[in-house]
Amino acid sequence: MLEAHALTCVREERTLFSELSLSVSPGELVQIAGPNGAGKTSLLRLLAGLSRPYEGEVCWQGENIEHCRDGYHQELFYLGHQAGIKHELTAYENLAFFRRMHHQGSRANLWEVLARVGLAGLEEQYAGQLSAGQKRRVALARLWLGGPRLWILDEPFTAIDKHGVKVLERLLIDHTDAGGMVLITTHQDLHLCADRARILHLAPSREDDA
Ligand SMILES: Nc1ncnc2c1ncn2[C@@H]1O[C@H](COP(=O)(O)OP(=O)(O)OP(=O)(O)O)[C@@H](O)[C@H]1O
Repeated sequence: MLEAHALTCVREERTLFSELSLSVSPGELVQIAGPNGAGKTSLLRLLAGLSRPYEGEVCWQGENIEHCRDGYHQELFYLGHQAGIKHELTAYENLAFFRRMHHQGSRANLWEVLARVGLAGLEEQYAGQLSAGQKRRVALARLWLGGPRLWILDEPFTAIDKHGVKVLERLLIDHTDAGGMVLITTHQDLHLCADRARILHLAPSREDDA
């Protein structure tokens, strides 16, 4: 279970949010919603342990993530705005690299995974020659490698076409059905069952001092 207790986030002397608490239990998906600049990415980065809160703490299985960073990061898949793929490698080589670095227990067939994300026929294309949506699909293919229980996904649907969105929504459902946890930001409406998805609305920040 992931829990955030009374988080305050300050950027350039501006309080983006304060006293924010949330929890994500196995089988749950929480969508962070709010207008541009409300602090969604900042919140996800705090929850992923990529930056530190001004106040408050983030706990994984009851322990502050500062004290269990390695174990926490083994259980976490974080997808940020940058696709994080290497342009000089092919789509297949990128996925093989991800597996070697982060998903060593995965026995997934990489050709099948690439086909699932709609990259059949493009496996040996250099990533630098792929379109924005195809590059995003290479990054998202990691979700099919298995392993981490907690997925923190920042705008995963960016540049993805309608069919790709449906495929990814199906995967989110399967992951939560299997007891996984998802935190996601997206400006799209998600077509998931209401009983598995919750929405947390972040209000626009105020121009006050911390
Ligand atoms: N490292 C930083 N230093 C200074 N200000 C920052 C930093 N990161 C974010 N901000 C500011 O914090 C505010 C919130 O940014 P954030 O990226 O969290 O918003 P968001 O809700 O994810 O927006 P969007 O929907 O546009 O992606 C913005 O005003 C941004 O300029």
